[in-house]
Amino acid sequence: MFSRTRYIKLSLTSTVKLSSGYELPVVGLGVYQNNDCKPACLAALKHGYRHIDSARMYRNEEQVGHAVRESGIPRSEIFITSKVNNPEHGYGTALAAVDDSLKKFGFDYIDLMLIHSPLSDKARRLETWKALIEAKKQGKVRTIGVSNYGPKHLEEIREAGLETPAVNQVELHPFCQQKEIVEYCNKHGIIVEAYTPLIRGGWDDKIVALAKKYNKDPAQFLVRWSLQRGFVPLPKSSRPDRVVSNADVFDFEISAEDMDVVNAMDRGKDGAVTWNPVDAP
Ligand SMILES: NC(=O)C1=CN([C@@H]2O[C@H](COP(=O)(O)OP(=O)(O)OC[C@H]3O[C@@H](n4cnc5c(N)ncnc54)[C@H](OP(=O)(O)O)[C@@H]3O)[C@@H](O)[C@H]2O)C=CC1
Ligand SMILES: O=C(O)C(=O)[C@@H](O)[C@H](O)C(=O)CO
Repeated sequence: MFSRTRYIKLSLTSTVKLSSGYELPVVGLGVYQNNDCKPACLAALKHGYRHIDSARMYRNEEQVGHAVRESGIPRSEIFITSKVNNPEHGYGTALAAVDDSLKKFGFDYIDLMLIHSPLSDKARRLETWKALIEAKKQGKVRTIGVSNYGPKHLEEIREAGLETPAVNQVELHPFCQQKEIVEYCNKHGIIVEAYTPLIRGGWDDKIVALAKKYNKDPAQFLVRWSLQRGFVPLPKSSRPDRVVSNADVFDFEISAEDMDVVNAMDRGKDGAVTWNPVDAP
């Protein structure tokens, strides 16, 4: 978690330290449902973002790779995530997925590779995790983690005596605060990335009013709330203007009282607006 004094000094290039030793920029650009994501990525990189959240499922790793090269920013200064797709669970298939992503990006390493979701079964999840451990050993991936993992799935890894994921990426916004998962991750040193931090635009009048109080729009207010909670938000927009405005969140601070108001908006699992498969068997 960021301390009050630390987070007020945050900027787009601020990072959190991962258990792998690498640094994760505190805001990432999401590129789901953006096949032609090069313009958004270029706008983001130009504006100061240094973190892009892609996935094999999104079918835009090539575009991300082109944007990174065209940006002129050294590869070493940009943090790129991908995710092993659900049908690719298994040792050989996951290793092949990493190789294929490297080829698609045109990179010689991926910063963070996640298991996209627990949607297979315990045995295949563990084989997939072992494959990511091997890919890391081979230097193809720098940091490994999971996504949509509930405490049960994280415990499977711990009980198998395997390396702890550095990151768990889950749906996380005021209406779906994933309390148990966040508690587990904080206890075990797992950084929590917040996907769908803008509720896919489904904010309510209370959030609009709170944002107005700070002369911010609801998207900016939501990104700021996520940061102040110590999460790493991944706002998505295909529009370069919104990519820029969504990151204009470092010149204000939500008061402790208003944080409490938003923290009380949790609707638990009913508040989810995506697949949120954290209870998968
Ligand atoms: N691991 C996983 O299972 C998942 C991961 N993710 C990751 O998290 C990222 C973000 O989540 P996502 O589900 O895309 O949803 P977000 O909460 O980021 O919302 C994106 C939606 O909000 C719109 N939007 C963006 N900015 C604004 C704004 N300023 N004002 C009004 N509307 C706005 C976008 O439209 P427009 O593009 O037209 O601006 C889009 O429709 C994904 O792109 C992906 O990288 C997401 C879901 C699941
Ligand atoms: O964006 C992702 O990574 C996803 O897996 C999802 O968006 C997911 O498929 C979904 O939310 C469907 O509504």
